[in-house]
Amino acid sequence: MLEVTNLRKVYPTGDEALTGVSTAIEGNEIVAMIGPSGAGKSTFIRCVNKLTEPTDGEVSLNGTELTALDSREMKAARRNIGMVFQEYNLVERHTVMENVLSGRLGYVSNWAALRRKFPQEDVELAYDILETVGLGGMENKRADELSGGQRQRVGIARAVVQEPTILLADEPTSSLDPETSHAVMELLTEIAAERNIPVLINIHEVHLAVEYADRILGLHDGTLVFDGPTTDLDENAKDVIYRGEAIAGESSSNFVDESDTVTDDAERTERSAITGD
Ligand SMILES: Nc1ncnc2c1ncn2[C@@H]1O[C@H](COP(=O)(O)OP(=O)(O)OP(=O)(O)O)[C@@H](O)[C@H]1O
Repeated sequence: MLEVTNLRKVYPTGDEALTGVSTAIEGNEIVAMIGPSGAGKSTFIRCVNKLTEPTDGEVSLNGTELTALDSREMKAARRNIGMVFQEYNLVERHTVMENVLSGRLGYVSNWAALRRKFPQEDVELAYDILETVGLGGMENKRADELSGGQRQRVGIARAVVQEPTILLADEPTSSLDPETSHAVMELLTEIAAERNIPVLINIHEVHLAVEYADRILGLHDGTLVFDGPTTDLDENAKDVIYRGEAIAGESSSNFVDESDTVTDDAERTERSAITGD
């Protein structure tokens, strides 16, 4: 289970990208994080796996507090977090197999990693996963010979070969055409069910979120304003997420009360006084 408590991020520029977000993700649910451009969706995912250092708050994965780990411990913990990126992040001149096996780098010794030597069972696992993502037989193709959809499948295979306990996908369909976007969302859904892991997907196409997600997290200006089942994402909820205001008089139990999640300034000042930060 991923547990996020009062996650806050202020960039050195002074931009407060997350104001204190709390949520939990577990089981094999597909959770879509939606919100307008600049709402903090990417920052949230990057703070969860500490590609970006959070300013405040806690992130725990299966009981391990990631926010308390040093960089060496975090490197080991990252094996549990599969990442799928918008721009795939493949090594273009490497083969499909080399790209997928790079997902196992965290499991082999530095010596083996340097020489890209992987145990036979890792290679077999990679073959199996390539079949699952529909790329069986393409292991020797170079990444730069693939279509966008195929590249994203390699990106997903690389994340899955890690045998993660959660998948995080940051705008995985943004660079893809509509048909391929559906195929990628279907694939992520199948992986969650087959491997029994949750998947958190940042996505700006609301119709894809509605079609594939079990649950929606709605961010507005760095604040989590909606957390509920996809079936509850009505026009009013969309207004709150995208415009920051509800239709007059309307409310919902899924609207998140800011006072529950945001550490207020007084409390923060008090804590700083105690910790000396
Ligand atoms: N490296 C950075 N340095 C300073 N400010 C940043 C940085 N990255 C993001 N921001 C700011 O933080 C806020 C949230 O950005 P973020 O990229 O997380 O939003 P987003 O919801 O993912 O947007 P989009 O849908 O456009 O990708 C924005 O105001 C953005 O300008």
